[in-house]
Amino acid sequence: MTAETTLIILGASGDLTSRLLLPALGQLLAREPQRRVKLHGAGMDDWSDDAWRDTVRASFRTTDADAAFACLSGTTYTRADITRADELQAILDAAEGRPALYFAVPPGVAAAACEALEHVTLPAGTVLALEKPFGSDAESAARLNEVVAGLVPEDQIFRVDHFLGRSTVLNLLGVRFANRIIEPVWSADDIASIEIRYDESLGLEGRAGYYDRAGALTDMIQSHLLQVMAFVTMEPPSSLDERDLRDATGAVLRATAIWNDDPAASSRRARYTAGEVAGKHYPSYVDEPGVDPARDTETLAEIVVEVRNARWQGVPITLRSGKALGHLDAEVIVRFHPVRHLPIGFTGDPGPSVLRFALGPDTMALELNVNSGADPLHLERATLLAELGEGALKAYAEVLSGILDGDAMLSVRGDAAVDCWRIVQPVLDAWHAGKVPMDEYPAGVSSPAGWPQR
Ligand SMILES: NC(=O)C1=CN([C@@H]2O[C@H](COP(=O)(O)OP(=O)(O)OC[C@H]3O[C@@H](n4cnc5c(N)ncnc54)[C@H](OP(=O)(O)O)[C@@H]3O)[C@@H](O)[C@H]2O)C=CC1
Ligand SMILES: O=C1O[C@H](COP(=O)(O)O)[C@@H](O)[C@H](O)[C@H]1O
Repeated sequence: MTAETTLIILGASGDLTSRLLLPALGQLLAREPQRRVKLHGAGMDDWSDDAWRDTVRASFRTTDADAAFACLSGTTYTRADITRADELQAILDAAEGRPALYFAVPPGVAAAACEALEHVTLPAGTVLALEKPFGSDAESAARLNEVVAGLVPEDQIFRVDHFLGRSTVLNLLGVRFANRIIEPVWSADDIASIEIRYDESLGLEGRAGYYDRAGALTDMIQSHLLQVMAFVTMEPPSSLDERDLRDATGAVLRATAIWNDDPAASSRRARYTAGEVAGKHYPSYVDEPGVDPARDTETLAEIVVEVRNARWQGVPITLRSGKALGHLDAEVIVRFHPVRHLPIGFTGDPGPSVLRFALGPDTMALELNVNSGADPLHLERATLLAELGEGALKAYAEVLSGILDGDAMLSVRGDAAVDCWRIVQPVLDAWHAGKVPMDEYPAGVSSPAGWPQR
């Protein structure tokens, strides 16, 4: 059976491939066995086809891994240095159907490989899937955009952000645009503030080689959280197709800047010291293997931005993410203004309404004030909770499904990738200039001392 697509994973022996991509492919094939996909792995390791097949089969952690594996139209492996044009050409020449090149390699290697592709003949319909971080600042991202734009059209370029494949993130669109009661209150007139938080209990987990150069701001806020923010704040698109949705995302990111243009006052950073998270001991970040203390890398970052348009002007939007915190605390929190006038006679004041979207386990909660208790005029908080469950496909399976279908709707467009760097650059500069202190927190607490607690 001829494959419709050959998925070529470059960086086949890496962490992303074994931990996320291959299990996601297994899940996708178990669910959609009619897909005709050939899988090819390429990397620096000297593996045989059989060794690669064993890795693939072991990584297909679906309920029926063998059945999912049987769906593949073939699985092969080549040892290759993907920064070399001749080695890339050989891989592409052997592909069946449409090749989809997935760069599961460090960002510098991906950029070098794209430059090598300028000297390769690409089969029609070739798809390029690039992981984050896309570039290391606005200039390098723009340069990488130019390189890839010279290779294939924009709708064949997938700048992967797996948060866009998360069901709760997609649910933001459903709740906003499919409910007549929401959109009329979705602006600065009714919303006082927005917070997007992704506090993780995981620490460095052996990823110093990448993370120590990135830090929390680049690892999470520059990419994932700004994309989530765009879904929360975009204007309603006329359709969910790739162009309309990404136009809306691009427009809102273009309107976004650091609050008051004051990066020193609108950002905080901190780094974990030794402590315990759920019974597991973590050394101080600076004592983790592979960390260079001279780099001054933060493991917790917070910035405040604003969207400068008629809908959102004046609403502070806080983006925060960190590692080795007490527990996973991942939410989009929309806080409404208080009512204009509370009729005299009510007692109790639970505060304004709040809408929360938890990013795992996925729930949505609307906190309202009600007076249904023993004292009929006493206001109390009531929460309407919806358990959303997981989407049918986990985030990376959703990403792969878009790549295999050639639907770029859930990937980051080039202009948005550059804008995300433009938004955070003033903060990076202020931190680099020492204008914002590096706070500390023992691993396991929920926030550094002196930061808002909850
Ligand atoms: N791991 C994760 O959880 C996530 C990773 N990402 C992104 O995915 C990308 C890959 O990350 P990750 O898997 O963690 O990194 P790893 O370092 O674990 O894997 C990178 C792979 O690329 C291979 N490689 C390096 N240079 C070349 C080359 N010239 N030719 C061929 N292969 C090469 C490496 O081979 P060798 O080891 O032999 O050098 C290794 O197999 C990064 O951009 C990262 O930011 C994104 C989200 C999550
Ligand atoms: O891309 C990344 O995301 C993960 C968090 O996402 P999750 O879906 O695995 O919860 C983060 O831990 C990692 O540092 C970052 O590179």
